Parts: sequence; structure tokens; C-alpha cells
Amino acid sequence: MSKDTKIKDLNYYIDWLEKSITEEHIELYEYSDFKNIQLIGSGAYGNVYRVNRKYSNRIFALKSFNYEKQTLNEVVKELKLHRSVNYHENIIRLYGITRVEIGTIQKYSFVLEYADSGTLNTYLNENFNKLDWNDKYYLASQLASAIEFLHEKDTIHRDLHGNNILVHQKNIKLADFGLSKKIAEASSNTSKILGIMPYIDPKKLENQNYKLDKKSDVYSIGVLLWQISSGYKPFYELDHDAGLVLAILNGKREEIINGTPIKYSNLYRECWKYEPNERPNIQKIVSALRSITSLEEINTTMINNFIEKKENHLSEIYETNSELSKETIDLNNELMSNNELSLVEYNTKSNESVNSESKINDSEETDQLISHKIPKSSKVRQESLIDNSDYYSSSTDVTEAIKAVINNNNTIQNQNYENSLLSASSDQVTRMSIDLIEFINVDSLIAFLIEKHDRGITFEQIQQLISKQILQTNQATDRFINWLLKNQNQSKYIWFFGLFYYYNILLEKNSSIKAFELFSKAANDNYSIAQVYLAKCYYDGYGAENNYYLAFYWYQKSVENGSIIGQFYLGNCYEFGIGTEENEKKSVYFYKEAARNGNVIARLYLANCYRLGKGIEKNEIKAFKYYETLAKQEISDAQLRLGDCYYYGIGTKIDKIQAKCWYEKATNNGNIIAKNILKRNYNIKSYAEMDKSKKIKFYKILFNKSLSQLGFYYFGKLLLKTNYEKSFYYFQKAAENGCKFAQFNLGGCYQLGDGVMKDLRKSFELYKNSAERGYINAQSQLIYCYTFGYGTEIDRVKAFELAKTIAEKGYGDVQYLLGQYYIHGEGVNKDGKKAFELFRKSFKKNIKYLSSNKKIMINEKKDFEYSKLFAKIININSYINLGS
Ligand SMILES: Nc1ncnc2c1ncn2[C@@H]1O[C@H](COP(=O)(O)OP(=O)(O)OP(=O)(O)O)[C@@H](O)[C@H]1O
Repeated sequence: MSKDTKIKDLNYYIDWLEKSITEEHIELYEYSDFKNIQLIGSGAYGNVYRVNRKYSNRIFALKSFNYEKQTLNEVVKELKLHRSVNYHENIIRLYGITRVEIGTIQKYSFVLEYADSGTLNTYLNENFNKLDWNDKYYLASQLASAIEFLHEKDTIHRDLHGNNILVHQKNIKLADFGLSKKIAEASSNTSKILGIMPYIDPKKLENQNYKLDKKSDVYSIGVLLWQISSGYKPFYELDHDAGLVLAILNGKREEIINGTPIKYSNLYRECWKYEPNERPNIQKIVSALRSITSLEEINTTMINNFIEKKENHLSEIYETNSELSKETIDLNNELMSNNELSLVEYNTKSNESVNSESKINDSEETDQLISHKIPKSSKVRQESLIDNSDYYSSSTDVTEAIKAVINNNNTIQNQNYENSLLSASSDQVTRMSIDLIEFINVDSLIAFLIEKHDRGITFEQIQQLISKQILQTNQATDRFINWLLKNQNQSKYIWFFGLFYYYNILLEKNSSIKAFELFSKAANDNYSIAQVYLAKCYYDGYGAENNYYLAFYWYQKSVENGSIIGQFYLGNCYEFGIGTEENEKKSVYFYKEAARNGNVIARLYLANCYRLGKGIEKNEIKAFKYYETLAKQEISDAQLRLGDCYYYGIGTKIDKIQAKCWYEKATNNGNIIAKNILKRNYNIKSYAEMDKSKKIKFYKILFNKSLSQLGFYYFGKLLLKTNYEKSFYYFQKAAENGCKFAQFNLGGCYQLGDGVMKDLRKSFELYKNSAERGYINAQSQLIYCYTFGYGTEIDRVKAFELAKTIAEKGYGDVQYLLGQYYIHGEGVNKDGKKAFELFRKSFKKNIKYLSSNKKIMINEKKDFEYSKLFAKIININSYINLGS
């Protein structure tokens, strides 16, 4: 190859990387933002460093690459492939890329999740004596789970061995993707191929042209399971030479270590069979490991027999599913052409592209041993602020998971009956089976909820998920709680138990205190999501005195421990000065971090920052692009703002038809601001097209319904002074029937804790329902909720927008409030003239401003702050000056 070609090729990769960075397909980390750079290892492509990030102090690993064509070719491939499998707790996270100029060249490095215990080889070497069988099962299960995730994405690793698997805090972290070089290069590097040779599918050892497939990964897993059980590298006492290759081809395998549970050794022996179609698929390995874990706990031969029968039955099914999909991605396929390296290709594949193999397994396994994964949803519900991208499965997933628990439980009970397990009472067997099932599903649910949080789902949506989805299956709730009560030995279960109190699923007198205590316990144990919840408790004064400093402290801790949702809230703290000085730049920094980690709310906030030039250089085009992407993901707030962009020409050309289309979409997704705008700008009324007879019918229904609702409503209102509980009851009845007044008042009950346990999220939800029905008081109340984050996220852009649509209807108090937003540049660019106009209108009408409404302002501390905010600018002269 001539020198010229080499340079041209190099430029090709550099251009690819640079274009990806500019177009934000790859997150670029500023190299200068890293400190304490320490060398921790080196591989064929370059060195690996442990670094700290400034501000958050979070630890990352930087994997640097030599500046040469072959390496950069691999870098590009690895980036693409790693990105497609980036969201599993047992796969090392690839956060992005960083670059530093050395002489005349740019040196690139991957920014990776840091694993504190090195490779599996070193971890076992140093810690094996401390591991019991539970620890070993745990490692094995995590490894299998990571590979299951890859295989479900039709991706093969092809290069599994003890040096490519890292360990962090006793957890498996699969690493090294896309290193096609490995096998190719290893063929020319004898010592290297022989080092990893015992892990390689013998079919490949026998025939170099053999194409490694999923079953090749299964072979390697078999060897790794043995390694986990023994603590030794495979054939550690033998020379890794041609003789050993021959012996392996002739069926030589490692000796079973004394004391290995038979089910475990049977499993890895199945995996390392010579014939690929005699090896189990990954789903079976995962299920088998799970059942072994539970069986160890239960420790009865009766259940052993029972499971065995099920497995035998299962294996028949699995055998039929061994065909590989043509669409399978080969992670380490050296033949992958550079022409395939499109910029967006690494974006996740859609659910529809699941290959036939996993489809068959999904459906057939429903009635079999439960798989740990949350079933894929066929229908994706449209929820505001929910990204329905590939990794962001809808809430119906939980229902399906729970249904699967129950179905599975029924199946086991039936089987139990059919198999006449006479030696134990059926109650005993049922209980043990349930234990097994719930162990499996509690972990899945926890992972599912954390993932939802990290992706940007709000607390109230989590509450809906838990209460609507889990509570629908009451039986399961009781069992979960019983199981959790017995398993309060790990911080994740402590936190999860806390959720039941936090979201009032367990209604006890001191629920808030109990939730707080459980979160504290798990948070002190450095469990990051518990730290987020603890911070939230301090922020809301839930279960403890309200304390912004501690809220800030715990958000910060959660970020140090890798919480993505924590990054978003830390951004909030800096933006709104919660427990710390206001610092817009830092807030943008953390929104960016959360956004690059896939948090959709953070992306929305970042877009607002770009639009307003808050903490970052104003860039309306960028803001528009963000809104556009998020709007397409059915995020109603983004749809609204995209509508605004088209309507006012923000970052794009004015296009009122497009604007209307996006306002309509946002309205359909329940956005009341968009609804108001549609009415105002396009004069759209929901019942405008109804013919006369339909209208009469409509009014008749409305009249009857309103009568009864209003009856409840006034009854409740009368009682309010004397009997909170009764009035609460009547409000509730009317609210359930959709009475907007009752919903508003009930919201007040929850906000004040009148006749019911105080619950800000619930109150927010009720205000929202009432506001959606057009009740102006509720809409005004929502402004307040968005301003201070009562029962929802602080969102001053939204508060401003809502205030604007209400003020335009001529409500003087809200006009006044809107003036404040213009004065302070909250949620909008500062505009003294507009503020002045609004104040004049408002004072003309002589209407009290919002904070004087005692019914609405019930949190004295926050009310005080709010009033203080107003007091600051109460001098009318200053408005006049500002306006002139
Ligand atoms: N994310 C990480 N966290 C902690 N340590 C890491 C991380 N990635 C790599 N290392 C350490 O750096 C060493 C070198 O890693 P690297 O992936 O560059 O090379 P390798 O896998 O050993 O060899 P090769 O270059 O052939 O893939 C690893 O053995 C491991 O000890």
C-alpha cells in the first residue's frame, strides 16, 4: 500500500469521527475536563487510563488509540458496535470519545465506564477465596445475562475470555467490542491465540474458515462458568500448544472441581459440547442459572426433580430454535466492510427487527420457566416525556412481566399438581415456587425502574407505573412485599421496599418516614438511585425536614455513583440554586452529561438552554433540532415547542401549517398549553363540528353528569370546614367521575394533607387532570407546581408558557405573574417592555396576584420564597423604568 493511500484512509476515519462528533452521534468529552490521569493497562491499540472528571469527580476509563489506519478502522467499528449494545448493567458503558492534540496529530480515546476490579482473570486470582457459591452464581448469571442481551440484539461477541470481562464492585462488566483484529491478529501472534485458545469454539480451531456464531459464544461461556467455579484459567497447568488444541478437538475438557453443584457442572458441560446444535441457547443458560440459584436457596430435591422435568421439556423446545438469523451482527467480524460504516447505523435497532429465533423463544417461554428479561412490548403507549425508542420500552412491559409472573406461577402450580409431588404440601411447593419467581422478577423490575428513571421518566410516571401496573395484580404485590420483607440484606431491595412506602402502595401512618429511612439506609450504602430518592425527600420535605443543602448533597453523591437521573437533578440544583449557588454553566454541564447518557428530559432542558442562551451560547438552530428529535419521540412538551419554533420562526422558517400540526400532536398527547394555543391561534374547538342532534345529546349527558358531580362538589365544600375526611370522600367520588372542580379541590386536599395523607405528586396529577378539563384555577396552580417543582419537575419554561396562555385570556393575576417571568428572564428572554405592559394590564384590573390566593399557596416556606420573589420587584416605578 502506498503512503498516499494510507494517508487517505486515515483521513477517511478521522473525517468519520469528526463528522460524528459535529453531528453529535458521538459525545465529545473535553480532554481538559479530566484530571488525575493514571495509566492502568495497555492493549494492542494503546493505553488505558483511570481518570477523574472535574466537577463531579466521577471516575472514567480512557482507552487511547494509536494514530494509524488499522487502529482507527477498529475504533470506528468498535464505536458503532458498542453503541448498539450500550445499555445493559453488565456491559461496560461507552460514554463517548475525547481527543487531545499531540504534536500535529489528534489522539482519540474512548471514554468508558471504569471497572474497579480489573479483568475477571485478575479478580478471580485475587478474590477467589472470598467467594461462596452464591457469589459464583451471581457472576455466572450476570455474564449470561449480558450475552443474552447481545444475542437478543442479534449480536455475537466472538471473543469472550477472562481478559475481556471486567469486574466492578463484584459485578460483571463485559468489555471489548468490535475488535475484529483479535482473531485475525491473533492468528499471526502465536502466544496470543494460544492464551485465549481454550475459550475458542473447537469448530474454529479445527477449521479457520468456520464462522463463529451465537453457539460459539455459548462454548466460551461454558469455559468461563468453569473458570468461575474453579478460580483458575482453563488448562492453566498445561502448555497451550498444538498438543492441547488436538486434545480439545478430541474432546478434552477441564475437570469438574470437587463440590460443584451438579446442575452447574451439567450446565457448563452442555455449553462446551463439540456440536453447536447440542449446546443450549443463551436463554436456556440464563433460565438454568436462575433456577439453580433459587434451588440452592430452597434446597429440596423435590423441586429439583420438578425443575428437571420442566427443563427436559424445555430442551425439546430449544433444540428447535437453534437456527441462526441471517440478520445476526457479528461483533468481531473482521470481514465487515468499511463501506458499511454509516454514521447513524449504530442507532438501536427497532423492536420489530428481533429475529425469528428470539420471537419464537419469547412466545414459547411465556408458559415455561420465567426469563429474567422484561418481555418486549408489541404496543408502545404514547406518554408525554416518554421516549419510545428501542431501549425505552413502554409501561405495558411491567404488566406483561407481572402477568408472566402470575402465568408462570399458575403453570408451576399446575405442574406441581400433575406431578403429584406427594412428599410436600401443595402450599409449601407453591410458596417455594413463588420465592423462585419473585427473586427473578424483583431484580428485573428494579433494573427496569432504574432504566426508566435514567431515560427521563418522571417520578409521577413511575408512581403510575408502580401503582397502576403492579397494583393491578394485587396478588403479586403481596408476594413482592413478603419477599422483600425477607430479603432486606441488599441495598437495592431496601430501596425497592422504600418505594412501596414512598408511592403509598403500603399505606401506613408513617409511610413517608419509613420511605425516608429506607432510602437513607440504601443511600448510605452508596446505592445511587436511593441517593436520588433521598435527595428528593429532602427537597420535598418528605419524611424529613425540608433541606435543600442535603438534597444537593445527595444528588451530588448519586452522580458520583453514576446515576444519570441524578445528573439531571444536579443540573436542576445549579440552574435554580437549590442547596448551592446558581450556576447556569454547571447546570448546562450536567444536563449535557445526562442528555448524552440518554436522558430525554435533560435533552429538553438543554434545548431550552440553547433557545434562551442560558448557561450556553444561544443557538436556536440547535434548539430546533433537539425539539424536532424529541417531538418525533412523542414527547408532548417538545412537540409544543417545535410548534412554537415553526410558528415564530425559531431556528427554522415560519411555517404555520407545520406549527399547527405539532400543536395538534402535543394536544393529543395531553398538553394543555398546546390546546390553549390551538384555540387561540387557530380557533379550533373540540366540538365545533358536531351536528345539532349530537350537540343536544352531548349537553344532556354533560348536564346529568355535572349535576351529580356538582352535588358531590358542593357537599364536599360545605363539609370542608367541619369534616375533612368526608369532604375528601365526596371530592374523590366527583373527581373520579371527571369533575374538574372536585379534581382541583381534591388536589388541594392532597397538597395540604386534608383528610388524607399529604401527597404532592397526587395533588399535581389531580391539578393536571382538572387543568386538562379547562379549569383555569387548576391551570394557574400548575404554574406554581412547575415553578417550584411541587409533585413534578421544576420547569420554568413550561410555567412561563402556561402563564402566557392564561394571561392572554385576560386573567389579571396571571398577567402579573407573567410580568415576573419577563422581568427575571425565567423561562423566556428578559423583556422589560413586555413586563411593563403586563403589569399595567394587571393593575388596571386590580386583581390580586397569585401568591395572595391562600387556597393555592399552602406551603408556607415556599410561599414565603415566592412572595419574597414578588416583593423584590414590587416597586412599580422600577417596572416603569424597566419598561421605558
Ligand atoms: N473500562 C476499564 N476499566 C478498568 N480497567 C480497564 C478498562 N478497560 C481496560 N482496562 C484495563 O486495561 C487493560 C488493557 O485493556 P485493553 O482493552 O486495551 O486491552 P486488552 O483487552 O487487554 O488487549 P487487546 O488490546 O488485545 O484488546 C485491561 O486488561 C484492563 O486491565
